[in-house]
Amino acid sequence: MTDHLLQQKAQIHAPRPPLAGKHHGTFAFYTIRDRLPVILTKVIDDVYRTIVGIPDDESVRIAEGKAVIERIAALRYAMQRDKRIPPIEDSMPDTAVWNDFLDTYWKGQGHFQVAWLFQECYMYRKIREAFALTTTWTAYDPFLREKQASLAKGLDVLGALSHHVAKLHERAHDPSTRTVALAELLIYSLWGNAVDLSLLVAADNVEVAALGAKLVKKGTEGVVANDLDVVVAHLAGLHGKRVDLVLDNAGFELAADLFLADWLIASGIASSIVFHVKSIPWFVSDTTTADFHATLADLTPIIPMFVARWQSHLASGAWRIHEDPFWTYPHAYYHLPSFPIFDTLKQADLVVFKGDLNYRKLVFDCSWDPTTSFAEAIGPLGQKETKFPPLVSLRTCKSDVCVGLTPAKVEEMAKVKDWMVSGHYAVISGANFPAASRV
Ligand SMILES: O=P(O)(O)OC[C@H]1O[C@](O)(CO)[C@@H](O)[C@@H]1O
Repeated sequence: MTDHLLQQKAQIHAPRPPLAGKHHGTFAFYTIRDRLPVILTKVIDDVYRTIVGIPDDESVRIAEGKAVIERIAALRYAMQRDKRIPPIEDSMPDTAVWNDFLDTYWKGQGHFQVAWLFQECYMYRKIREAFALTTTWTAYDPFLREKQASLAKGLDVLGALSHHVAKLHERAHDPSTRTVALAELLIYSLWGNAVDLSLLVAADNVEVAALGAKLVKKGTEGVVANDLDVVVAHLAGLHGKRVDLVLDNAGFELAADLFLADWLIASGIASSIVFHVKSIPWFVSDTTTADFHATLADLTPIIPMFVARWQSHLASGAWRIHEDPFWTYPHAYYHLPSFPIFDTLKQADLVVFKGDLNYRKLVFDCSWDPTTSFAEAIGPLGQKETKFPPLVSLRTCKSDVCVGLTPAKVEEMAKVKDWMVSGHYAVISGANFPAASRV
């Protein structure tokens, strides 16, 4: 048994009751009952569409495609009926880790009984299993069509945004606009997670700094816990450092992240950016290495100058794409210090976690009192002795867990229906920043 499997044996449990489908009426319940089956149905439809295009003489591929459909349909059936969750049956490099986790924490329990975080990750891993058990579909991505379609819808907005970002580049070394540019680019990266930057795109031609300030003001309106100033103050004081981005969605969100990463290099704040991607298709639109390159290719006709520079960052090594199996394990980030990825992340001067799923894993996806501080909710990663670098979560709220709110904000948000899951609200939550960055 490998070291981290042994370490896993020292069980780590959520510090509060985990969100789970067994709690009727919650977003977890509704997701497992209604939303996840729809995702499985779409996978079936996608595979079916592909099978229809396969020539008759490729009988093995056709037969294996049909077997994939049967396995996904069986998963949907088991999930909707709250059947006991069985082990993963393939022999991928992570199979033992998955089955050990299942055995340790959730053995013999049904989809609605286990923690929602585990259940939802398991569903995506089980989709992978259906392809891994074939000989001809092992590299197939059933979400590729959807990812391509989603970026296509956002190209106009990204094109418009790029004009403004180009102006920020002209002044990348100007100390008087540094902080506002940083704030703006962080805001784009944040709202890219909601796949909607259109509200922020400037139609007018105001002076660049004034426009930036206006966009930041607008972009922070729905931010219910806001450490933007601390993050900006920290970043603005860095030179030639390393920033790691734990990516979320490919396409539109990734493009917004790349605007940020590019400017960090242009300004001299960072000399190195590491992008952490998934090694298998995950939560529909999460970025894999192939998606990263496909996004650049799709953006080339719209923003050719940007993409050329991004390619040169990749060629020079200033930007690196890093795959690690941990990101598609079932573990919350309380477990992160037991895995090799911990040592990689510790070399960063700032780690940016993008999106809702990363947030859920950071705070262990459990029933926190919303006034709990983010540093407390992230457990070991927020504790001094762990020596984890400063980190920030840029997340639009799409699941019903949220911390770091003031009592007044809790009261205000209580009047807003579904604010936790609508994607219209967000958090910029940081931890581990040196006292000098506190503003
Ligand atoms: O792409 P993101 O921001 O991680 O969102 C994924 C989230 O979306 C959901 O499916 C809810 O809409 C959650 O289950 C999951 O945490």
